[in-house]
Amino acid sequence: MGRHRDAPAPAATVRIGADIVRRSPLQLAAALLLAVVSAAGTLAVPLIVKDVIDAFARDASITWPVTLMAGAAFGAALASAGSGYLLARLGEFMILRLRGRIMDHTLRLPVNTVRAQGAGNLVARITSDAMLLRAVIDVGVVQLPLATLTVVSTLVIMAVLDWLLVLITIASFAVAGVAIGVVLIRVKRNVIDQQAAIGGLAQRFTAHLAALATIKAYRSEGRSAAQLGEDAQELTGTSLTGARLQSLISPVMGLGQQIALVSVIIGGGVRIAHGELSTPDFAAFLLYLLQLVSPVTMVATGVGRLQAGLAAKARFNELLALPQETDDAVLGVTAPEPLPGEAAVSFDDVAYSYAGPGGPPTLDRLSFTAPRTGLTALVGPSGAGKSTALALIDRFMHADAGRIRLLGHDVRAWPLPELRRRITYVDQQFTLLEGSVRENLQLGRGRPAADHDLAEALDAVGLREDVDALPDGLDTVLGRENDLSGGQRQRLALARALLTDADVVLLDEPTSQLDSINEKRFRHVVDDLAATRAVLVVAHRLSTVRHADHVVMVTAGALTDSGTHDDLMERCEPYRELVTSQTVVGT
Ligand SMILES: Nc1ncnc2c1ncn2[C@@H]1O[C@H](COP(=O)(O)OP(=O)(O)OP(=O)(O)O)[C@@H](O)[C@H]1O
Repeated sequence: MGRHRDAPAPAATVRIGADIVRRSPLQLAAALLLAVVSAAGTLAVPLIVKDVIDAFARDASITWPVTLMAGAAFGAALASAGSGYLLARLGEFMILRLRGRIMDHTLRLPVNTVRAQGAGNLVARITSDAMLLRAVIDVGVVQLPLATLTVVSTLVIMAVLDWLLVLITIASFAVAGVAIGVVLIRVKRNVIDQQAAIGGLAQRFTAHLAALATIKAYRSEGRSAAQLGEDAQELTGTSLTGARLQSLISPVMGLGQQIALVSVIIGGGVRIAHGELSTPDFAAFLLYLLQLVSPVTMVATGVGRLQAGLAAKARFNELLALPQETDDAVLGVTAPEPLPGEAAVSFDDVAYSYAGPGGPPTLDRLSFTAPRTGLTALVGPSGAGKSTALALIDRFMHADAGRIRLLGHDVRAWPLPELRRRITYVDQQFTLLEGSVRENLQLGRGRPAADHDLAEALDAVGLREDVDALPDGLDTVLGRENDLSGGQRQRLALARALLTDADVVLLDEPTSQLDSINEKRFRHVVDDLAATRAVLVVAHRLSTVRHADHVVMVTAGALTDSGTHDDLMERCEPYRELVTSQTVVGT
């Protein structure tokens, strides 16, 4: 079997180095070159200082060495600025690509996976984790290798000046190095904890904001704030551990430098007294020693930041490793043609558990069919699995057992985009996207619809006047300042369904969003839709059920009975009970 049609590219991982080398080799080369020039300029200065002191001693002119020294220092600063900017640019573009990739990947994950991860947690990946990863470019690609190179070259020059003093220097820094090594190992673990805590806090804050009206209605602002405060405190605890670890690096390095400085001054004094070292060489050596601290500290802190970036990278890789929605259709198989004479939707012994195969069943060998045209109402007690059945048709999840067919073919045999083109799904919340009314109406359409088609659809659901009254009409952006009522949202979602050419409309009816006028309109629109295609509605209203051509009653995930409303009233006791107990509401 070939690779699945909509399956993700295999081994999707973040590859920072390869990404930059492949995409921006020239910029990377320029950044590296400028960094090397800057390091060389910085390294040259003490040697030139030596020449200046020599010139003084010989009473020669210092104009040339001073000019050279100024040129080297200035050139080094300029090259360093250029290299820094180019690196920042490379980093920003790498993050741009990564953010795009993560967002695209996340949108292609199964709905349940995204729900389990949590919206806030996922948002933290493209904000906070991305910032950490950005440091890998600054530090890992150029600064760290260059700082290491600078340290090594400085030590070589220092060794040429005096090999014994270099050994003293290395020994002094080695003591500090061991201590820092221990700290750095703990830094990575801490960063992983911190990022998880940031994701958790973002997730819970997002969830509280989504439930804001309910929180206010139950006067729970204080309680929510206290809960969030606890999460924030946990994050602070982890961050403080990180701060403690990070704050050790510079002082330990400073300590190493102090030890080196004192040892070198004593050792150098002895060597000068014995005539084994000249004063200009000693001056240059001391300057190199002072210069050494900066790249050595950069190596230490750089490794720390690199560890943090690598921790973020690991979190990105975890997310990228989550499998996208897959398709069982074999590559090369074109979208099947609907089979004439077959039902629009059929369930054969379908089983599904949210806990995975073998878990407590939500659907338990459910079988029913919905004809190619007409209204099929799915009814049953709350929690019976009706919405789950709709979600399985659109393949938001996969059945654990049994077979679901759309237009005669197993839903898994349809390439996912084609399957979803054939279906219009209107969820219980009538979810609208943050975007204009026009964008919301045209969701899923290949070609933009003409204004008069949009107006016609809005007319059909009785929403035209409401939309005309919005500040920018069809172009009013919904979601923040402008929003619609529950009933208006429902009608907009229905108008959206009218504008598609789907063969099957799945409608999860809420219990009470419509007044009686709009309910009639709703029925009218559903009738219109059902005249040419299959409409499956999870029905809570008796009026919808009565109106249906076909009623399927589901109890505890299994079929109780199916037929017309009158048939079921006559022969199906649980159905009669459902209707008379007003579990199915309305007139
Ligand atoms: N995302 C989910 N994760 C775990 N369990 C879920 C999830 N969604 C629904 N369930 C469970 O599956 C069962 C069936 O839910 P479903 O929403 O399909 O019922 P329903 O018949 O549509 O109910 P209602 O008429 O109240 O809308 C319920 O027991 C519910 O708790």
